[in-house]
Amino acid sequence: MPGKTLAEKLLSEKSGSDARAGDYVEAQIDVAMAHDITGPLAFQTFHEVAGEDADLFAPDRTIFTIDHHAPADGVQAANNHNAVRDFAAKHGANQFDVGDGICHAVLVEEGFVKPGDLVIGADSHSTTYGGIGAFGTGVGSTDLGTALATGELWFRVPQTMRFDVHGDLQDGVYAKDLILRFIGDVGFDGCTYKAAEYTGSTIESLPVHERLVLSNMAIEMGGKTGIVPPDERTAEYLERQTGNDIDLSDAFHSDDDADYESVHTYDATELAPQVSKPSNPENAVDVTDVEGTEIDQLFVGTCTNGRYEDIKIVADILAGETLAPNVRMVVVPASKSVYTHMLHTGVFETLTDAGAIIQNAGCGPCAGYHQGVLGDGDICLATANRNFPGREGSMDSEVYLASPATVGASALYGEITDPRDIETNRYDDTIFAEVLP
Ligand SMILES: CC(C)[C@H](C(=O)O)[C@@H](O)C(=O)O
Ligand code: SF4
Repeated sequence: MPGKTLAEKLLSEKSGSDARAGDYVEAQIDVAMAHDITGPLAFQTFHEVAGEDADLFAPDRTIFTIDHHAPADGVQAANNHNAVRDFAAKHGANQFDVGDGICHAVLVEEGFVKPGDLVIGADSHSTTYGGIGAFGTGVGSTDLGTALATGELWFRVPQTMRFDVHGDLQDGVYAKDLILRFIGDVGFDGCTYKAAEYTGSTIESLPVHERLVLSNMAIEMGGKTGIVPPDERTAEYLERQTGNDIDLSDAFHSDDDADYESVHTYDATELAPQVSKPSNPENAVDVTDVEGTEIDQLFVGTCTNGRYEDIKIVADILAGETLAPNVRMVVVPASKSVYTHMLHTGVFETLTDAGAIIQNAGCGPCAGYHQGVLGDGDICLATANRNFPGREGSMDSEVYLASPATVGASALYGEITDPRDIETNRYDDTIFAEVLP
């Protein structure tokens, strides 16, 4: 028998069986999450399956957030918020409210997830937790509602696609560019129901907030999960962010002779900044192919690129400058701690001085609900993860996806701009060492 992949080992441990790709297993869940959109339906299922007064499988490892329509943009959203608050209070679960931030940012920052965990979230970007060596995956509200009662869920053990990257990224090229290229190469369904595993010297040298970007967007190529093997960097990052001790002996790593479905090898030194054209993340091209495309709105935020380090890159580019006259910029920090840190470090002032609008932490206009929805004919360049038709508003609007550096550079000129070309190159890689409060 060949060795096992990280995903096979993790699901073997959680199911108490010798799990191999293709097997069906019943696995113990470590952490469960739902938010203001998916929570209320999950509560209904929980009540049907287990009864109104049943206990959660683990209240301390259950987290509910209010982040999608936050603050409430209508009565229905406000009622959903109250449903989340009531259910969490009644069952003793962790609950984060309006302004606390996006579920995926909160779960990592607050230390709910650790390497080796099996995490389900009623949100498709629950793959994010792979960035710290967990198996994170999105589930529907009904699956989540059932698992809240039982603490278990069935899984088909995924095959693993390995993305093996070597060499140094050029200045101005980031993890976002890597993942857009991977998605462009395998297609929006190229990794469907498979685990993506990101390996190689380039990945090993990526700071953890960048690894989270790779895992976050695994779902945009269909991935069941997307995992970076955890290492000392993972432990240091989590210990710094959360104050928790991290025991890497609880984590999993693929065997050298693991049976990968495929291995995709990349030379990082050759990668240009990438932009995904409307209206699919798989439409990734070199920034040079779309340079000069005029834009109306810039959106900096989301669970992909709304961390402090991302927003700081944009602020460093815009420091002392103003937005091009034809654009508006919406900045939405991923969490309250990012927001506070922006205030303390002057990033908030730099961005508002440049002409940006800064909103409360949350999902913002990412899924087109509120706080910066696009109108007919609007073209947006976003640090987000999705650009499907109508994603950020009108079916007649268009969204291009890129890294924070590309969005920052483009803000100066009002058109898509190669971040490697900005004359006043203000990149400051030391920000990767900064510690959040
Ligand atoms: C609303 C929610 C179910 C959805 C998701 O699961 O992805 C949202 O977060 C999104 O990004 O479109
Ligand atoms: S930021 Fe966007 S992609 Fe992420 S959870 Fe919110 S709506 Fe979904």
